Amino acid sequence: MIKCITQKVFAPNSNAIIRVDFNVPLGIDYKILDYSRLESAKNSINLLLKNCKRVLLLSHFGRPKGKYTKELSLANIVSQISKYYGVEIIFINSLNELNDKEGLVLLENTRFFPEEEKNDQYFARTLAQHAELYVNEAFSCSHRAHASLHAITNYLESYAGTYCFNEITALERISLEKNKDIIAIIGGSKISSKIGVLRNLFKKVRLVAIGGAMANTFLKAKGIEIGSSLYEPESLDIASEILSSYKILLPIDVVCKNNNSITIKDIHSVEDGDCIMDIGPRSCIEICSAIKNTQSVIWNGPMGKFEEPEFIDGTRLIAKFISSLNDSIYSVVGGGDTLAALSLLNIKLAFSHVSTAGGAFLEWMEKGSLPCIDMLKISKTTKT
Ligand SMILES: Nc1ncnc2c1ncn2[C@@H]1O[C@H](COP(=O)(O)OP(=O)(O)OP(=O)(O)O)[C@@H](O)[C@H]1O
Ligand SMILES: O=C(O)[C@H](O)COP(=O)(O)O
Repeated sequence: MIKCITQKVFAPNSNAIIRVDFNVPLGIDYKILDYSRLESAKNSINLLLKNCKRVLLLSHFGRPKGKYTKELSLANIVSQISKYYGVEIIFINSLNELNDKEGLVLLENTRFFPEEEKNDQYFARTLAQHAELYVNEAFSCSHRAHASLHAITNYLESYAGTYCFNEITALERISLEKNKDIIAIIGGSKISSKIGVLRNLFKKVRLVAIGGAMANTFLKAKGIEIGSSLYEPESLDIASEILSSYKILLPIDVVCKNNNSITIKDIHSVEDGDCIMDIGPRSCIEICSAIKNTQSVIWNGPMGKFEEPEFIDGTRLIAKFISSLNDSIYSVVGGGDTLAALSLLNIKLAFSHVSTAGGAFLEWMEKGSLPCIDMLKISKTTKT
């Protein structure tokens, strides 16, 4: 059984390690655009700070492939994180700088260390030597068997953070094995990283509605003109295969940008030079009609290029509609950019559960668990 950190009886002067996900969307001058992931780790960090001498924060940022990359350094955002939590954070580049530091300490991007993504046991043990307990508050990365999430649990008493624990409970409730009356709405742009999971998802839900740049690949695979819209050529074959096997809802109208003009077009009227930037109003109505008749909805990925205000309407309409049904359907919404889009909308919305995870959320939907969550089940706390 997974234990939540709230169940821990702390020994005096303990040192803790907490794996968080500070892989947050950034704007100009490294400005953090969405604080949801920071907010989700707040309770666990405060609990640890109250009970431990030192709390070492571990996080990755971006995909530096084991090499120092200035733009992906956590040093760029540490002062914003510190301000948000209202606590001083000591930033260290390597564990050699840890010495006997106390309070809240943040180690540089774990993915600058090549051992991290190799799930290297020696690296994990070295990290573990600096604490007596470990907390996973990074559900959104728990599909990655990396040293700071996976191997480390072999060496420390391990717990789920409070938010991570709530994520697990909420997603277990929507377990696809038991309840098939689910509609999945999938958008965003990370086609290649999501399409494998999607392939399995199709078998487990009643209907999948696709928007965002993700839809463009499917439209293209169907032979529909998408002009110069973003799509993924290497995913065309798998898109065709899915289209021949499963029923999916694709946009019937879209918002196109062509030079400086923005036009809503029927999907069959998109021309050379048009760039599909959002789903259109008729597509939104079609998705909403489908949602109205279901028990559960899962949503990952914005419906359009929401960062440009002209293309946030599809995401807004879907969000407002799901939120309006909050008393009658079970809704789980997840994804880094999805949450960033929702916070840009600046309206009060209600969902059954908001997950800070994107890829991890989809992988959970596919497999019913995640490798690093499974490690919490067999960690030292439950062995003894
Ligand atoms: N039609 C489109 N054209 C170009 N970009 C698009 C379009 N629709 C969506 N996007 C972009 O997709 C990005 C979000 O995709 P992504 O797959 O990262 O979603 P996500 O919800 O963050 O999931 P994850 O948490 O897995 O990252 C946004 O930057 C958005 O601008
Ligand atoms: O943003 C995410 O989904 C998580 O931080 C995981 O990042 P990754 O896809 O680079 O592993």
